[in-house]
Amino acid sequence: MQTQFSYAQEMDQSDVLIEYRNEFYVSEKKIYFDGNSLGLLSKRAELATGKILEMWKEYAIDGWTEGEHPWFYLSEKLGEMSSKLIGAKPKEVVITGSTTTNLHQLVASFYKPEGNKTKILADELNFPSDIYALKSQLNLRGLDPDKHLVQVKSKNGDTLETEDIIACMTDEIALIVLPGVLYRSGQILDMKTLTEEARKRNIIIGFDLCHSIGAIPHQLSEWGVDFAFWCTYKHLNGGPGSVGGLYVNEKHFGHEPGLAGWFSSAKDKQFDMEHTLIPAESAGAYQIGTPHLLSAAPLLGSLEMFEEVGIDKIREKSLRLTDYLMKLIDAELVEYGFTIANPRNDLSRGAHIFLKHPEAARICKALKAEGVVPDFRNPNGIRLAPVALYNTFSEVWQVVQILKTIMAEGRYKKYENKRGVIA
Ligand SMILES: Cc1ncc(COP(=O)(O)O)c(C=O)c1O
Ligand SMILES: Nc1ccccc1C(=O)C[C@H](N)C(=O)O
Repeated sequence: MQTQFSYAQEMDQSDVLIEYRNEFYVSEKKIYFDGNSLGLLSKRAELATGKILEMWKEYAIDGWTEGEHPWFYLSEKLGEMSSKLIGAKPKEVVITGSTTTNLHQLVASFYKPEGNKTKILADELNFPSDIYALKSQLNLRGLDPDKHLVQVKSKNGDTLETEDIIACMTDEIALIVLPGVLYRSGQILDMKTLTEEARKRNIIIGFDLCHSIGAIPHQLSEWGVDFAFWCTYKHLNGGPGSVGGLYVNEKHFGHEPGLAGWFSSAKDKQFDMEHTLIPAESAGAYQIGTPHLLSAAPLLGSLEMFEEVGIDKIREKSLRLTDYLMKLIDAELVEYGFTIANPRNDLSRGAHIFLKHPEAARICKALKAEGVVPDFRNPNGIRLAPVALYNTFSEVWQVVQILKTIMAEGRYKKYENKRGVIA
């Protein structure tokens, strides 16, 4: 194992994405390893936001149909720009809503309990918001979540086994909602196999791609995934609260969404103002009301970079970054009681490393004080996300050295081992 700094520097010199670091507002005083929670601002995103504001200034109401990026079509355009990231057809994707509201929309649309087939299958490791949404959807239908929500159990508390998920796909399951990449351990679920198995059993399946879009490649159309939803403020760098996204397989086009609104309309019919909805023949039908243009604007700039680079190059560098990070942790930090709790192999490792340690909360505080931005996940997890578009191998090396010093000198001990408000 090469533990010298010069090795990291060599890797940076041969990094084909190094130029993209300059596209972002990277603070030279900090090492930002939290792009899987909130991605950094890019100059192109800033510029694109300015352009949308300029359009408002110049065109006012006519901005809906005039100018460089007519607002009436922007959600669809951004959907098209995102489609390659998930292996979908342009019409199968739209930028709208948020992760949680899109999940509500998709469950309202695709959950059709009938006879014995009434249950929703999820897992016990998913982000809480998804579980809250699923429970509330069951409550709205007068079904008891304790009976109708099945959550696949994890054997080790960090990852899920494909066979365990398949074993839960019984005749009683009507709908499956799972993450593409788990938010804590960063495990990639085998979306292809799970979709095949769900389809054999005639179960609708959808994935939460919050931690996978912009981080790993997907082939949703080819796999036959029914629907997916995600946020755009993590790996896609759309900014705090940027508009989310959803995918619906084209075989489901032409139906009314569960939660309809006038933006669900076919574009040419929308302004007929009829009281009978004619839904768009695209994922656009799952929109509800007027798009949040100012929160979608940064994506025009940031998605352009993803189109330019392509997800394969991003994934390739990301795997090298996380591999290097794990090797340095193995070499330098064994004696300090860390456990690497993410999957190690390339097929099931997402874009962040998940370290477990009983003192994780205060180790994160010490890291922040030393200029490293990780995130803490209750009760004992440290997530470290070196992002392919703007982080370097030198930063990975530095983070491990800083962590080593914090542990060797016990610097974390001056903090309380308790999470902050936003951990
Ligand atoms: C996997 C996952 N699902 C859902 C959410 C909630 O997303 P939002 O608050 O944008 O609805 C997040 C993060 O916030 C997440 O990581
Ligand atoms: N939306 C947020 C608002 C505030 C603080 C964090 C978030 C996150 O997105 C957390 C992220 N979903 C996670 O995987 O932990």
